[in-house]
Amino acid sequence: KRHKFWETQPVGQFKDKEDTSLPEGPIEPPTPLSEVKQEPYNLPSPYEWTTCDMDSEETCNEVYVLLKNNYVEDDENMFRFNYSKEFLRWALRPPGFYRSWHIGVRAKASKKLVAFITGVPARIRVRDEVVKMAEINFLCVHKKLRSKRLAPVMIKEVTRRVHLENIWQAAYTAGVVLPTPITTCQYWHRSLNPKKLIDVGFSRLGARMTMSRTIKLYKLPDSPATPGFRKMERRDVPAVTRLLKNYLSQFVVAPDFDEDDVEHWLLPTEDVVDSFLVESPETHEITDFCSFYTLPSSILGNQTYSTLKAAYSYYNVATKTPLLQLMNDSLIVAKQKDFDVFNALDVMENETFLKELKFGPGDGQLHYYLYNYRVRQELKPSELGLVLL
Ligand SMILES: COc1cccc(CC(=N)NC(=O)c2cccnc2OC2CCNCC2)c1
Repeated sequence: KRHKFWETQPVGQFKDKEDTSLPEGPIEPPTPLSEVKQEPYNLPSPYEWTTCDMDSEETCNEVYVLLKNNYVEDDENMFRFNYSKEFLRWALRPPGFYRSWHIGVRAKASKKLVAFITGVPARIRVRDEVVKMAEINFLCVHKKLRSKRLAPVMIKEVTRRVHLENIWQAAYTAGVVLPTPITTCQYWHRSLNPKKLIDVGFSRLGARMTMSRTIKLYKLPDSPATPGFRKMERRDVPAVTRLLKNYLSQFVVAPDFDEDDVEHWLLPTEDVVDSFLVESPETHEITDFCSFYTLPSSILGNQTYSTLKAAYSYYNVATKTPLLQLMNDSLIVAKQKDFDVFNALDVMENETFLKELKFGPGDGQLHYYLYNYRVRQELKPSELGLVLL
């Protein structure tokens, strides 16, 4: 009964978990393109497939509204991700993207968008193999259509469309345990606006703590400490690419970014992604880099506030500046930009700064998965160099 769908898919199965004799790499070979199913999978009769053109203001708005009302909530159903339209356009149109991988489901009668799933192409290195993959994200079924088994057919359809582009692997995350995580991450939160976080129930006042003591505890300087700390600009793309490629090479799983990827994913885009670097005042060498993306959450059922402004740690590289100091500067600029909270996973070297910078553990986990690619044994989060949106 459990995982009826996932037991039919080329993913690491729980029963194979201990079998270290199984080789690392693709689980199934590619299918000849002529043998890939040419027509879409069948949906239940009231529904039809649609391709969502995110360049269309109208369609982008339909996707935004569907996600705003029906996408992922925290375990206590107090918050729901509220990805902005400009964020969605950024997330779904990286170099080489396929419009056909932005898949919607409409009710035939009303033409209402009731479900969504996406893929974007990425080159992901697993140890020393660079693999073309699809990063799957934004799987969302309208609350009123849950348990109609729409998700399995949507996953099969995006898989079919990825196969049509001769790509046979994928990467995705979920808050639930499916067969079989390549790693399981803890998430952590650093309060920037503790009064609001306590008022909305995101945080609780610590024992023997007053509000004024709590505000003082999380207070940050008004400006970054590191000399040469500045916003990334287009002219920095080659140097940041070199810095990032070298840094990510230490992890077992990481994106294989080129300059076009860095230009898309890491150049600052207002209210979407912020990135900063340290340019040595003496040598003008770029020695460090930090970035975070903007993902607000709707606050469900609070009279005073409707939105939680959250920054999510993205890619950070410290080669001269201590990582602790670099990340504290990241917190400082996030506070300057009026974020309420700064979130991070315990991936890469993040656990070296989380406690010291006053992050508190979140109440959930994020599991990472690869499709049709077996990893010899489960990774430690510190071996993972991949952050999905
Ligand atoms: C605070 O508002 C929330 C609204 C919905 C869910 C959650 C909890 C949660 N599930 N958080 C995460 O998944 C998370 C926590 C820290 C860093 N990245 C994260 O998820 C990212 C990456 C995966 N796709 C969603 C965004 C919180």
